[in-house]
This record gives sequence, C-alpha cells and structure tokens, in this order.
Amino acid sequence: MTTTATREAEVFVPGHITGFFSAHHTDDPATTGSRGAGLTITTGVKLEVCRGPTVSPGITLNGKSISIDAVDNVIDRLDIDDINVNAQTALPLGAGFGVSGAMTLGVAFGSNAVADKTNTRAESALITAAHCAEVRAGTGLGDVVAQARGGFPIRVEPGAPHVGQLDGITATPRVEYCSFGTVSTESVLNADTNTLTTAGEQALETLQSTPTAAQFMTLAHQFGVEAELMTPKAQEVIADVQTAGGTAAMAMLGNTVFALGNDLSAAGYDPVVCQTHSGGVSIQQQGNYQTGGQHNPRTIEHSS
Ligand SMILES: Nc1ncnc2c1ncn2[C@@H]1O[C@H](COP(=O)(O)OP(=O)(O)O)[C@@H](O)[C@H]1O
Ligand SMILES: CC(C)(COP(=O)(O)O)[C@@H](O)C(=O)O
Repeated sequence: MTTTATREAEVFVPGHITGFFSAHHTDDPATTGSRGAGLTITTGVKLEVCRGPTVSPGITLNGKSISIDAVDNVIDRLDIDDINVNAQTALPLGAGFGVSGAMTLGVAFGSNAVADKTNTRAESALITAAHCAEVRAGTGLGDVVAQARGGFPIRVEPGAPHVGQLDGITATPRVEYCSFGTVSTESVLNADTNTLTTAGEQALETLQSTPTAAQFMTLAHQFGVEAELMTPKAQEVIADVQTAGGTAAMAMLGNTVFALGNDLSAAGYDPVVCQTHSGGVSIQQQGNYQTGGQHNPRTIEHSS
C-alpha cells in the first residue's frame, strides 16, 4: 500500500443576520460593500476542507453537491480548484443568514490552512478575496466582513479590510428566529437600491448615537418597513410579536423573522434559539493524515 499525506482543516463561520443596510457600489469589488448592522450567531457553517493526492475536488453542503457562485469565484480567485469541501449547517441557504458568505469565507480560510506552507496568505487577503467573490456574485455586500469579525458588528464604512471600517455593539443577546423561505439577494441588489440606502443610512446614524441591542431591533424593524422589503409572512409574524409586547424584524435578505431574548416564543412561535457568536471565522482543527487511498478524516493528526 502506498502512503500519501493529505492535509485537512476544519473551519467554523458564524451565520450573520443583517438588520439594516445601505448599498455602496463602485467599479472595484474591494471598495464596494454595505454600511449597516447585524449580528453573528452561534448557528453557522462548519466546513471540512481536504487537499491531497487521493482527494477528489468538489463542494457539498449537508451531503449534497452544491453550486454557489461566490464560492466558485473565490476558488478561481485563489486558484484552489484541487480542494474537497464538506460543509454542514443547520441554517437554510438563501434565507438571510449569510450562508453564501460563510461558505465563501470558510473555503478561503480552509484552503489556506491546507495549502503548502510556501503558499499561505494573511487573514486580510483571505477576507478580501471572499468579500470580492461575494460582491461579484451579487449575493452579499457586508456578510463576509461581519462574519470575519464576529460579535454584533456595525459596518461603519463599506468594503474589504483596509478599505471598510467596522465597529460593534457590546452585547451578546440570545437570538430567536423563524424562517419561512428564501428571498433572492441578487434580485434586490440588482434593482434600484436608493430607497433602501436612504433608510439604511438614517438607521446607521441613529444606531451610532445609541449603540444598543434594543435600538438595533427598533431600527431593523423600521428599516424593513421604510425600505419596502418586508414579505407578507414577515409582516404577519412581526405584528404578532408586537401584539405580545415584543420587537422583531425581518432578516435581510430572507423570508425570516428574528428577535432577541424570548420575543418570538412569547408570541406563541416555536423559534430556533441561538446566541450572539463571540468571535469570527475560526480554524478549529488543522493537520495531516496518512492514507493509502482512503479518505478517513477521523485519523487527523494535529500539527502546530
Ligand atoms: N437550493 C438553493 N437555495 C437557495 N440558493 C441556492 C441554492 N442552491 C444554490 N444556491 C445559490 O446560493 C446563493 C445564495 O445566496 P444568498 O441569497 O445571498 O444566500 P444567503 O442569504 O444564505 O447568504 C445564490 O448564489 C444561489 O444561486
Ligand atoms: C443584506 C446583504 C446585502 C445580503 O445578505 P444575505 O441575503 O444574507 O446574503 C448583506 O450582505 C449586507 O450587506 O448586509
């Protein structure tokens, strides 16, 4: 039996729920992005990334082969078409949790962790590659930089690292959400974004003067109304939460309603419960394993 070394890494990227945003397009994806605010959540995407002579290239999400434009873009950009990615998530794709951003950022970090030591990149280069890939795909403007930071990010200035600017709200609330399906981010971003951008800029100014979780929720709800982005289902659920004395908002951009504390369950819903995530993208494991042609990730040996 011939023995060959395969490199493997496990990466976790938190989900990201945008509460409000404004869109800022330029002719360069690195300076294109959004301003706004959202929160990263403990429910996210876990990616096992492998590279080696016995590894067949490909991407799966929850066991099924998947095609996500932003992921294809980052693979091209970083020239990493020899990796295998096995991603798992409890989050729905296309429903406003930044799963496309998480996949793209996770592939960038994972591929770097399994690259030859002479071919590694610094974090800012990987985040920039993932951000530009999402912008080019038209599926996100600010998820990647928010997911790289973690916590409760405020996107003060748009764009990739060294261009954009991030701040945050110092709170780690419990989060509840109910998802009812997808909204096409590409369709919203390709349409006229003037109304949403005016609403998003006003919300950001108010949040910066009172950067609290409660203020964020009030502004996120108001943004959904003013930007005319609310789905009928989101309107119905948010109205029920208000009747029960709480605050809820639509996740941008998905047919998803989120709330802090227990505001959805107090209104009689049965939400998924998670927490604000304390950190950003992280490499959980990384190492080599030996195989005689069989891929068995459980035999991973840690390397420093
Ligand atoms: N089954 C699917 N449902 C939704 N999107 C999908 C699916 N399969 C592939 N995609 C692709 O995934 C991307 C989803 O992007 P986006 O709507 O921004 O999702 P998210 O809100 O999860 O980040 C799009 O490029 C879309 O074409
Ligand atoms: C709201 C959105 C433009 C898209 O978010 P999603 O649909 O989750 O990809 C996000 O990237 C942002 O800039 O805030």
